[in-house]
Amino acid sequence: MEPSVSVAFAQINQKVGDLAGNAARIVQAAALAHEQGHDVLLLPELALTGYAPEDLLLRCQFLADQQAALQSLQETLAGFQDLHVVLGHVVSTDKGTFNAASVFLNGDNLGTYLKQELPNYSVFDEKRYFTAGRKPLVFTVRNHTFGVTICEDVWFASAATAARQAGADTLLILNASPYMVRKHETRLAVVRRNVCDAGMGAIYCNLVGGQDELVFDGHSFVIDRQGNIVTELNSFCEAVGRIQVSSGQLQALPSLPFGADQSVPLQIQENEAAEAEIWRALVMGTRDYLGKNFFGKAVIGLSGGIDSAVVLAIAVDAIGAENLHAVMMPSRFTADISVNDAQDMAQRLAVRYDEIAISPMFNSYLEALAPIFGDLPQDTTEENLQARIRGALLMALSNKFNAIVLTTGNKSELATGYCTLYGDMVGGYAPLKDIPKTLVYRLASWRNTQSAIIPERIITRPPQLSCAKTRLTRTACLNMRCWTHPGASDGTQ
Ligand SMILES: Nc1ncnc2c1ncn2[C@@H]1O[C@H](COP(=O)(O)OP(=O)(O)OC[C@H]2O[C@@H]([n+]3cccc(C(=O)O)c3)[C@H](O)[C@@H]2O)[C@@H](O)[C@H]1O
Ligand SMILES: Nc1ncnc2c1ncn2[C@@H]1O[C@H](COP(=O)(O)OP(=O)(O)OP(=O)(O)O)[C@@H](O)[C@H]1O
Ligand SMILES: NC(=O)CC[C@H](N)C(=O)O
Repeated sequence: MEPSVSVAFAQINQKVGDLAGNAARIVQAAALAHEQGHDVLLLPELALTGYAPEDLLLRCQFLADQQAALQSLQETLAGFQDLHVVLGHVVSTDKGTFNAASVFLNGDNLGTYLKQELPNYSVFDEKRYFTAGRKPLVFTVRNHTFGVTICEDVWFASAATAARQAGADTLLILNASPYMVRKHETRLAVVRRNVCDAGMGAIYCNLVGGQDELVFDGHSFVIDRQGNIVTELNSFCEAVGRIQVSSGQLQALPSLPFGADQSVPLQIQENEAAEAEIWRALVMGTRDYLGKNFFGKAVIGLSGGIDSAVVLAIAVDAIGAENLHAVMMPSRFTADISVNDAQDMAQRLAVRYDEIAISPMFNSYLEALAPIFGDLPQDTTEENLQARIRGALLMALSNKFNAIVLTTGNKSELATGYCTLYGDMVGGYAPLKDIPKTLVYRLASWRNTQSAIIPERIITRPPQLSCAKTRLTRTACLNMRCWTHPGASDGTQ
C-alpha cells in the first residue's frame, strides 16, 4: 500500500493591500495545517496581496513591499517543517507583472506557477495589470503528484491538460471567484469538464469575504477524478478543509474552524433556502465593507418601509444592534403607521432609535425659495427636498459620530432611476444595490422565519409609490408596482 498524503485548504478572508494582516492569517493557517500533520497547505488566489489589488499593482512601492513581505513569509513558513505551502502572490520582473503561486517547502521555493488565462470581463480587469504565463507546474509528495493552476485557468481546458501531461494526479486550484447565485454549480461543472475529464481530481480553494463591491463566497470543494464531490466547505465562513490521498483515492477529513467569527456552520446544510445563502452574502459584504474601512458604527434612515427595514436587519446581523442608530424623520405627510412600524422594528432589534421632525426645516426651505418659485405648482421638487433634508441630517450624524450611512435603495430603484440624488441615495454602502425589489420581500420573509424581527405589516403593506417623485412615465410606474409587489396594483399608498 502506498503511503498517504494529506492536504489542508484554507478558505480565508484576506484584505486588499493589508500585507501584514494577510501574512499573519497565512501563517496562522500554516500553523494549523502543520499541527494537524498535513503535507500540503493550499491557499486562495493572491492570498498575500488580497484580490483584486487593482491599481496598487501600478505602484512600485507596493510591489517592493509585497516582495519584502513574501521573503519574510517564506522564512517564517520554513519553521513549519515538511509542510508544502502553495501560496498566491504577485511576481514582478522585467518580463512583466504576473499573478503567481509558489510552492514553499522548508525555506525553499520548489517552483512558481504563472497564471495563464487572465479574466478581462465583468468585474475582472487582469489584462490591465498582468502578463500571462505559459508553463505548468507540478510537484510530488511521496508518490502523489500535484499540479498547480489559478482560478480562470480551469475555465479553459489547456492549463489543466498541460498539468496532466506533466504528470499531475490532483490539481490544486487557487481561486478568487466572486459570488453569484448558482455560481457554485457552474464552478463544479467547469471543474468536472476541464479537470476531471482530463483524468485528475481537484482541490478548489476559494477566497471568502467582502472586498468593496465584491463578495467572495468561499464554498471550496474537493472533487475526485470521477467528478464526485469528496468534501466541501460552507459558504461565507472562514474554514480549513482537509483531505487524505491514499492509493490515489481522495478521502475527506473533518474540516476545522478558522478566524474569529464561527457563527456559520462549516458544513453545507441540506436543502438550505436560496435566501439563506443570499442573506449570508449580504451580511458578510456589509460587515467586511465596514470593518475593512474602519467603520464600527452605522446610521440608517428608518422609514417604516421594507427597504430600510431589511437594511437594518442585515446591519444588525453584520455589526450588532449596539453599533446601529436608526433615525425616523417624519414629515407632515408621514403616516402614523410608518412611525409605529419604525419604532416597533427598532424596539424588536434593540437598536438606538431617534426621531427628528423635518417639517420646520422643510418650511424654511420653502420660505427661502418662495420669492423665486412664485405660484408654480408643487411637484417632485418639494418631495425631493424632503429626501435631501433627510440625507443632510444622516450625513451630519455620520460626520459627528463616525458612523457610516447605509443607503437603503435596491437594485430595481437604482436600475430605473427611482431614487433622489443627494437624498435617499446618500450614504457610503448600499447593501441592497444588487437585490431587486421582489427579492427584498423574499429576504424579509425568510429572515422572519429565523426570528420575527420585521413587523409583518412592513412586509404586507403595499410599497409607498409616488409617481411625482420620478421621471418615469405613469405607465412605467404602474408596471413597476405590479412587478415589485403583485398584490398592489390599485395605486393605493
Ligand atoms: N471608505 C468609505 N466608504 C464609504 N463612505 C465613506 C468612507 N469613508 C468615509 N465615508 C463617508 O464619508 C463621510 C465623510 O465625507 P464628508 O462628509 O464629505 O466629509 P469630509 O471627509 O470631512 O470631507 C470634506 C473635506 O473636504 C474639505 N473641503 C470640502 C469642500 C470644499 C473645500 C475647499 O477647501 O474648498 C474643502 C473639508 O474641509 C473637509 O476636510 C463619512 O462621514 C462617511 O459617511
Ligand atoms: N420618514 C422617514 N424617516 C426616515 N427615513 C426615511 C423616511 N422616509 C424616507 N426615508 C429614507 O429614505 C429611503 C427611501 O424612502 P422612500 O420613501 O422613497 O421609500 P422606499 O424607497 O420604498 O424605501 P422604504 O421601503 O425603506 O420606505 C428610506 O429607505 C429611508 O432610508
Ligand atoms: N479570479 C479569477 O480568475 C476569477 C474568474 C472566474 N471565471 C470566476 O469567477 O470564478
